[in-house]
Amino acid sequence: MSKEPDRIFAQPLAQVPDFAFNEDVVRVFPDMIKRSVPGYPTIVENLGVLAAQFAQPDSVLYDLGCSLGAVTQALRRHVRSEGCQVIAVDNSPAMVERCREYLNAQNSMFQELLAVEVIEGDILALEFKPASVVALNFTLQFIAPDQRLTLLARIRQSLLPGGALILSEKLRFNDAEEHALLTDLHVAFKRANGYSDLEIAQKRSAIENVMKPDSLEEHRERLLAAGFSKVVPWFQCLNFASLIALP
Ligand SMILES: Nc1ncnc2c1ncn2[C@@H]1O[C@H](C[S@+](CC[C@H]([NH3+])C(=O)[O-])CC(=O)[O-])[C@@H](O)[C@H]1O
Ligand SMILES: O=C(O)C(=O)Cc1ccccc1
Repeated sequence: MSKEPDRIFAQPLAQVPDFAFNEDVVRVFPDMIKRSVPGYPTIVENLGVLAAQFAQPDSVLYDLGCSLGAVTQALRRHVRSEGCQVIAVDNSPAMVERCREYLNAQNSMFQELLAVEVIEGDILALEFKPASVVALNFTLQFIAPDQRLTLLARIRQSLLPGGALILSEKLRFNDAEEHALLTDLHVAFKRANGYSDLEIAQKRSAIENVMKPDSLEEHRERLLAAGFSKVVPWFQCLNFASLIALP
């Protein structure tokens, strides 16, 4: 993994452009996500452990919005069911190119890894195969809000009995005091990880038009509307959470 530190927003910018998953972001992404998302390493590692409980033989495991394939790597390390295949999808060409390199490196380091296919494409246009595990690890928040229910309903339709969707997201809170407290604590987390106030402010304005978090209540209601029968939060660190949704 690239060890390059994230300095993307370190210098004052006359105008902060909308955040994009381009080559510059790809180069620093492992550092950026670890220093920006509280609990990220714990979520990724345990997502593999959880997935192993839901994986069904001869089925597909999807990693939607795979970025550099951190979740795919965890799935390949933990899932032991026969005949499973991971399909990792991302619409950023720069992410997909680097993701393929990292997965090739994983192939040469471990034996008996699950087969993997990396697709460069839009998850909204994907023809889903019967799946036992679908991971949306911090991806749904980048999908246009009016497309989210349709996507979740299509995922629900593709899920096999005994399978699960694992959905991780940044959260918004309906209670203003709770929202302000957890937002402040997230800023403190970023500061403790070496980001300056300027970096924090410029990143905030870069993501505000492209990343639209929902509340836990909105997630639960939409998942039920999409046909899921049960929604179980399994992790929360500050304003970042991960849910298990059962078909
Ligand atoms: N419509 C779309 N179709 C496909 N990919 C998309 C789409 N929209 C956004 N993406 C992709 O979703 C990813 C979101 S990052 C996921 C982290 C990863 N899951 C991880 O566990 O490391 C989250 C973050 O950076 O906060 C990016 O790679 C986008 O290109
Ligand atoms: O940095 C933030 O404030 C976030 O909310 C998380 C994030 C992480 C990586 C890319 C975009 C957003």
